[in-house]
Amino acid sequence: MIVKLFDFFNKSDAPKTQIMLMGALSGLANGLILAIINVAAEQVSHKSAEAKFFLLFLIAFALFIYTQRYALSQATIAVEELILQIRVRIADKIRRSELRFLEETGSASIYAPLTRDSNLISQMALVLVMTGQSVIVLVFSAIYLAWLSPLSLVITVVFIGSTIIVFLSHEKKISQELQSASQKETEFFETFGHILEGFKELKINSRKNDDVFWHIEQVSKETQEFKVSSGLRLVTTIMFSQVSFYLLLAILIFIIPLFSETHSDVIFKITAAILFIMGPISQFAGAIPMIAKTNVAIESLYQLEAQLDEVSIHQTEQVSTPPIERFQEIRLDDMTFNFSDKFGKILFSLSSINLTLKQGEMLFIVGGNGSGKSTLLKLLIGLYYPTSGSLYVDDEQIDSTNYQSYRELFAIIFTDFHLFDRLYGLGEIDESRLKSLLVLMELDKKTKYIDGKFTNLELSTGQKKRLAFITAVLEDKPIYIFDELAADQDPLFRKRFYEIILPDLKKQGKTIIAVTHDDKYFYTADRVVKMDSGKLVDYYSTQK
Ligand SMILES: Nc1ncnc2c1ncn2[C@@H]1O[C@H](COP(=O)(O)OP(=O)(O)OP(=O)(O)O)[C@@H](O)[C@H]1O
Repeated sequence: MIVKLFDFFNKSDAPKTQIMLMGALSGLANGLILAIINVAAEQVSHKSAEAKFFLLFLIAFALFIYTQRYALSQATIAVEELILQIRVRIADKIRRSELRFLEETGSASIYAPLTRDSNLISQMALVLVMTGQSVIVLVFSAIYLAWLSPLSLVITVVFIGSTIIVFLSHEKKISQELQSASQKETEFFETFGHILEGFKELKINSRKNDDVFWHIEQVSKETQEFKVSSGLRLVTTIMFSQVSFYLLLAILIFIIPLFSETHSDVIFKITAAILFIMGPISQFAGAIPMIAKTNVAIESLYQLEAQLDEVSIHQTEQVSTPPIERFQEIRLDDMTFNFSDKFGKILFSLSSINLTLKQGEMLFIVGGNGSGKSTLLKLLIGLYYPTSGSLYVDDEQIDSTNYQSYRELFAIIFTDFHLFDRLYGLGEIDESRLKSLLVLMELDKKTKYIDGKFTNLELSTGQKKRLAFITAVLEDKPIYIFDELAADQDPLFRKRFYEIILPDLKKQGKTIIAVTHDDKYFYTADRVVKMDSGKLVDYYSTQK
């Protein structure tokens, strides 16, 4: 398990050899202090302590402090650098991954490794250096013991070896339980999200509130059970190591002298040596829970990264082709798309989608709830890949080599859109245009754009949608898609939206697709199509 920590650390660009060397040197200095004290103590007992031992002690001590400080601080910097790299790498892989992957994984499973687990790993610098140091002290002490009394060394090795065996025999179970605890904790985060995101609903319904709370309590208890169980196993291994250590001392001091005459001569030195290594050993034993938890944390970060890599293997998209800026026609040719569960069972299908979108036209999409309108939009703009069928821009087929270039054609406001606090990706902002758009959308009294940021995003749902609309307009894309944008707007604005704003965009040469239920304004569209249980049909033919 410690191997995994070193393996993780090994990926750092830090001066690893120096850190290891300094760590080893600090262990060595620690050992030297042992030797000096032992020899000096002997001299004191013969009333002949020399100043040179004090000087040697000071030198070893100074070496210890310097090397220890170097190793610890550099290891801390290296570990934080590794965490930074992995966080940035994962964020980068997430932004390049697929929407389906994120929908299936869920945000809690992404947040947990990035926050909880990377915070745990942060503490590993200390563990690494201390472990390395303990090993050196142990090796040094072993050599010293062998020189003092080979028999004592053999007994010490047997005891330390048996402690390691006991630990290893528990290790697999401890790791499994810590992993289960970590998964349960992720479930806890998900459930806890219900309290925060569903606060309003829970506040007015105490039965619902109690029920959610009961669920959270259950998940917390299950998490606690795994944690307690792994914790108790760790306590057992720690206690075993402590007991075996004192047993070792007792054997060396009380039993061995009975069988070995020469042994009593060196018993004092052996005892001092054993007591000296007690520090590193108990430090190491104390670090075991940390090591075990850090290990699971590294594992879960790697797992998330592996999942993201798996997605990117299947997604052979090349993002280097320039954005498509113009088109005459976009054609969806016999496209299908399936939502499947984890067992591959199809939950919902869009089938035989044939749609030709002409440049400059205004297309309305209607259809009942769950009929597949939003799914169609995601398929159309390339957020979902078709299960079968083809997509063409004019005569060019869109495939993995130009999917990203294709997506750049669109500006879209989904029903569950995200409002960014800044106008990301727009570079230099035309402030007077932004101001006039804020006035047009009646938002100029609510928010301003100052120092590259909107001053206020605490807006009503309808106002947020209008702000999202402003952002979309500023993005100046050839195709605008609005998924039920007018749904939360007042009648006056709704009328303005269909009769003035959309026709204005059309006049500017923009192509518009709007998902809507406002049949009163269908006359403003060039064409109305309907989604019906995953199939696309002509709206007016269904009305006859
Ligand atoms: N991420 C998803 N995973 C699995 N099934 C999904 C997912 N998103 C949507 N669905 C299913 O696909 C079907 C179509 O959903 P979609 O959101 O496209 O409908 P819609 O026509 O936009 O509905 P509404 O008018 O209610 O917004 C629904 O039956 C829904 O349950």
